Amino acid sequence: MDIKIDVSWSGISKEGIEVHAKGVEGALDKLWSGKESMTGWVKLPLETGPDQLEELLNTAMLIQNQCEELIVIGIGGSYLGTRAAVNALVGYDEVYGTGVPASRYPVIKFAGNTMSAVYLHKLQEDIRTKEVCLCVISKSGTTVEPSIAFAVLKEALIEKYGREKAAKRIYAVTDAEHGVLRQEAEAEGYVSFSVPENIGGRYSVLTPVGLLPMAVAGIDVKSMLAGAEAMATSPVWDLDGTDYAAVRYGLWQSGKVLEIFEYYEPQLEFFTEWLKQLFGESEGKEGKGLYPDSLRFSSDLHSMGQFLQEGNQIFFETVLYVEKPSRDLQVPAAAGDLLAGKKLSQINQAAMEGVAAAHYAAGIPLIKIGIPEINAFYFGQLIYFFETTCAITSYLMGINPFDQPGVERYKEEMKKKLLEL
Ligand SMILES: O=P(O)(O)OC[C@H]1O[C@](O)(CO)[C@@H](O)[C@@H]1O
Repeated sequence: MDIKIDVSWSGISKEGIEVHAKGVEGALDKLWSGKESMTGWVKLPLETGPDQLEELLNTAMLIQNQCEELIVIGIGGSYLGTRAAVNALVGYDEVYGTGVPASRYPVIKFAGNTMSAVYLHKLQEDIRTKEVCLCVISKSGTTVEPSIAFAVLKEALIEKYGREKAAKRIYAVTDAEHGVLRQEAEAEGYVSFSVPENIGGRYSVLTPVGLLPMAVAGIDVKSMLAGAEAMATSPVWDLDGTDYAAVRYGLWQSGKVLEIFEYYEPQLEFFTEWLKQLFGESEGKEGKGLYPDSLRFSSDLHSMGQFLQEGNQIFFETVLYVEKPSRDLQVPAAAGDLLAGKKLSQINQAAMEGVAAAHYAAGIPLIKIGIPEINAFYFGQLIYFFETTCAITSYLMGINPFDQPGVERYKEEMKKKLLEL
């Protein structure tokens, strides 16, 4: 079974979708041609061999035996995929993919995505009081936020263990040849992995960038890659899969400027953060693109529900719903006649259908993406599905989905300010 895509409430007709069929086909051909730069992610799930995986899994096991906490240092594409997977998959099953009890896996914490001294102080304290390893991830090796966090936490690690032993607790994922992090990894003898040159940060989650820390957390990365491979080769691309890309493009052409990803399971919270970077950095260029945002239901229904129903309709909604949640619960009698005895999954489903019906009646375009279950396999499918969709829509918009020239602007200004300090 694959994830399901339902565009029947999108307001774009079959004919409206058909108009873009040639463009979509051309985009898919371009992606699979192997000739476009930065498209290494397209065949990645099919090309990741058992040897590569074995090395990664062995390292993950080494880290599991070394520490009770792994601090993953990175920002943007170098951390959001792992955070999304950890948030979605860790802690919801008795045992993970390997059948090993959950308590055996190190806790994963994240650093290098803010410049909060308060937070770094807490992590320094963790290093002083617990067995900790660091996994520093930066393709360029020069990004300011992770560079600061790495310097601070490495110092704490060296203070505790001494330089030589600290180096055995530091793992690096960076460019194969370039950058200061690669140089340092070689000089200090960190165990390290490479980010393939032809894969950019936001498309790198299924490389060691995501797979190494996920494997440490006990996530079944083989199953995740299998899910991505199943999606890469799925007939869904001949059926409804590409419809979503065409519909997004059609809605953008009709004047919509905002796509809101909505979810009813908090496990998907960081997945939508990952989606925001994927779509925002890929499409937001040349005055074009759909601004990606996310809402968590039910919470946000009670804060943003009014705007959605009756406010300025500059947006459309993409609902991510889970058919079979990891756990369920029967509502006790004390909740009253309307709710008592019903399962939370049923009530959540009723909320999802009720909200969709009310919004559809108000003329809001709505797309539904059904996820059979939240597990590593479907997580892999989702990653691959959205990466491909994003690339197709970007091509339809006439945008290169694989660069991010605009991000450099603020970095230059910030550098000027830093020189003044
Ligand atoms: O892995 P790096 O080079 O530290 O970059 C992290 C992130 O920063 C960006 O370059 C934007 O600043 C993203 O594209 C990337 O995912």
